[in-house]
Amino acid sequence: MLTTIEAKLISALEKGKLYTVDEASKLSGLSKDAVLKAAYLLQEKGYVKVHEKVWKEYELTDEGLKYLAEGLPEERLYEELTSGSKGIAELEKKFGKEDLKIALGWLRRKGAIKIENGVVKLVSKPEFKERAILNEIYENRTAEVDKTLLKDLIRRKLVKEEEAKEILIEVVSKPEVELKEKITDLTPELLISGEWRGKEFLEYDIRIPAREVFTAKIHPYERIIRECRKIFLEMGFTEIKGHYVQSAFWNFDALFQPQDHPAREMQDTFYLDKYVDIDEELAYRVKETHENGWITGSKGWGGKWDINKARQLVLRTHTTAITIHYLAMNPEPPVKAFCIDRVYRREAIDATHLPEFDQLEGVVLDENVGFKDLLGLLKEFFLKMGFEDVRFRPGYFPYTEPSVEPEVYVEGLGWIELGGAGIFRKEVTEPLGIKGKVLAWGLGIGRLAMLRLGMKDLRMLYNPDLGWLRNLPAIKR
Ligand SMILES: N[C@@H](Cc1ccccc1)C(=O)O
Repeated sequence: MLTTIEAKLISALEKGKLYTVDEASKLSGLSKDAVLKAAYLLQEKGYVKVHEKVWKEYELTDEGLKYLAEGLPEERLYEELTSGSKGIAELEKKFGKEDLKIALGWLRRKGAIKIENGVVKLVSKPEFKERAILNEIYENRTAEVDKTLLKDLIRRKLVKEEEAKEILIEVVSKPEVELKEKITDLTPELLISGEWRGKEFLEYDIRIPAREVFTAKIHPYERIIRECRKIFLEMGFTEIKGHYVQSAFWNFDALFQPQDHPAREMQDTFYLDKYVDIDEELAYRVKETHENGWITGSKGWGGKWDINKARQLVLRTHTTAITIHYLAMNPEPPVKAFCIDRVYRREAIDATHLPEFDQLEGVVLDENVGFKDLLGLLKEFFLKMGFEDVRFRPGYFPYTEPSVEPEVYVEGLGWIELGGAGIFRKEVTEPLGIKGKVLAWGLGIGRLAMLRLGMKDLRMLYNPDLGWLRNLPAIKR
């Protein structure tokens, strides 16, 4: 028994002839998708053969188009030399370094020139067939051209090779029995007229090839950021925001980061050529704490604390600058706040480092919280993000004691470090008037995204690679 679309298709086509999907669609009145579906169904039943024709097509790249219009560099150089030998320096001015290099290379390969003492001289007239080939391809994507020259043009990235595919449908036998139809779509008309009664309905066949449909969706990185945000909101945290530009005071000094700390150096931090005023009372307390511990009971770092260093603006190197400022403005417990945002460091760009990245920062200020609460909280967060194995290694940050580096276990990769955490030292909380204990952490979201999306290179996040983006599942793996 045939479905409606099968019946329509097979009765519209002649036996033994090849039809494109387009032609079959026109003849049968079916959509192209329906034609494909019907053709494969009919093939299963032995009435149709679906042929897949594959061939190569060629297309000029932007550079190829440019050369087609202007001539290839070697051709232009040849023209230039017909009026006499020329010096490399002079030619470089006319052609540009890159083009001249290409042109000289090809003329030499063709045995057309000699270079002596920086002077280029013609010795023979070569054949230039490349432009004619470019032109042929420009006019006909399937033109038959010289294979060796074509290979060169492809290697020179002047021509792009693409695989083209066409589906051809052939009816190999027509069913002898009268075509009985199955209903594919149950329409209101069928229901009202009652025509559906006694008819058969087509079952879905999920093996039939169909065109893929890609719907718009939110970028996977943004989805991960939103997921983190949701988890902390659900755990009762408040989201806070702050400026990208911060004083060194909030980015470093308030966090008891000594002024000669390597992270503060120009190679690591983007400094602005701008200075702001610091609240005098706060500056005094922080200065005393750095120099001698103030009234905190600490010995401080010793040496001299320079307010001018604290006044300079920086692109924040971590979102801890935002949480610490927020706590200084909201020093009474309880406080639960988090910040997901961009931070900046002077990193050389590679697969795992970018000068801009995002952190997920959080603090809990309360009277009765401790180290175990911090570990539990982070564990809970990672668990919700889909990481079941979490461990903590001892770490060091100038502003926390104890300090840990949380790690998650990823199959095939091992233990991966995801940031830092700890309890703010009294040298941080007391000068700012923060009352109680502060659990604090800062996690790199880029790393998290790499693990979740199975990326090997962080730069993928900023690469508009449609194939990759389309094929990423929209749900958590
Ligand atoms: N600011 C640290 C992370 C951290 C935050 C809070 C406490 C301890 C560590 C970093 O950027 O690596």
